[in-house]
Amino acid sequence: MMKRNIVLVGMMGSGKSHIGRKLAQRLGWQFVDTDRRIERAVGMTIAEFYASAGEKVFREREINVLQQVSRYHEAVISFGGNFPMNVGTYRILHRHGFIVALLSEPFRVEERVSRHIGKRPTVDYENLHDFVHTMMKQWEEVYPYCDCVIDTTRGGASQIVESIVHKINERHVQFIAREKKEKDVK
Ligand SMILES: Nc1ncnc2c1ncn2[C@@H]1O[C@H](COP(=O)(O)OP(=O)(O)OP(=O)(O)O)[C@@H](O)[C@H]1O
Ligand SMILES: O=C(O)C1=C[C@@H](O)[C@@H](O)[C@H](O)C1
Ligand SMILES: [Mg+2]
Repeated sequence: MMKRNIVLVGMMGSGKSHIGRKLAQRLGWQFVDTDRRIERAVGMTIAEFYASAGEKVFREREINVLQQVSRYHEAVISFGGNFPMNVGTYRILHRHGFIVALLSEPFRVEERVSRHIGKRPTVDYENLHDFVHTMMKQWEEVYPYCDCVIDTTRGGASQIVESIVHKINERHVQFIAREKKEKDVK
């Protein structure tokens, strides 16, 4: 299987940003976090942008970033926790990306998401337990379309990174190299 990049999807708090950054370091690749890219583009946090622009515009921005980065070579791309994984977006991601879904048990998601109350605009922090269980159910429909699913409940980041590298090697996934440019655009 020949691909260009590795894409991390999954529920909020599953560790896409945290693990994605470390995976990129491990591989010597560029790291793209769609949330951070949107924040830089709009000059405000995801929560502020979501509150001021609304869900529709926010999702349009995410699709826009998807179209920008889905063709990147040797990149680890971490998507937002509510990224609309539908047939259309899946097709774009799957064309060039090895799609890794991260998941964690509810208690771990609740613990992580509670670390930064207010950061995630759609999280119901008052009913976090129910919110997380609903989110988990929604993501269950996506996993069959992913190339692999990694449980990030336990184990340090480096162990999780190595388990992703192992999956890639055992599937004999090869990645098209990026032409080294003078200055990489992040
Ligand atoms: N394996 C891990 N070990 C320790 N801390 C972790 C681990 N994974 C994630 N975290 C921590 O949990 C919090 C949430 O992780 P992270 O931001 O990576 O989640 P995410 O999946 O990117 O969430 P979102 O979808 O909202 O962007 C962060 O504070 C992060 O540092
Ligand atoms: O609350 C939400 O829906 C979101 C929270 C952010 O952390 C992002 O993960 C995501 O883009 C959307
Ligand atoms: Mg993230």
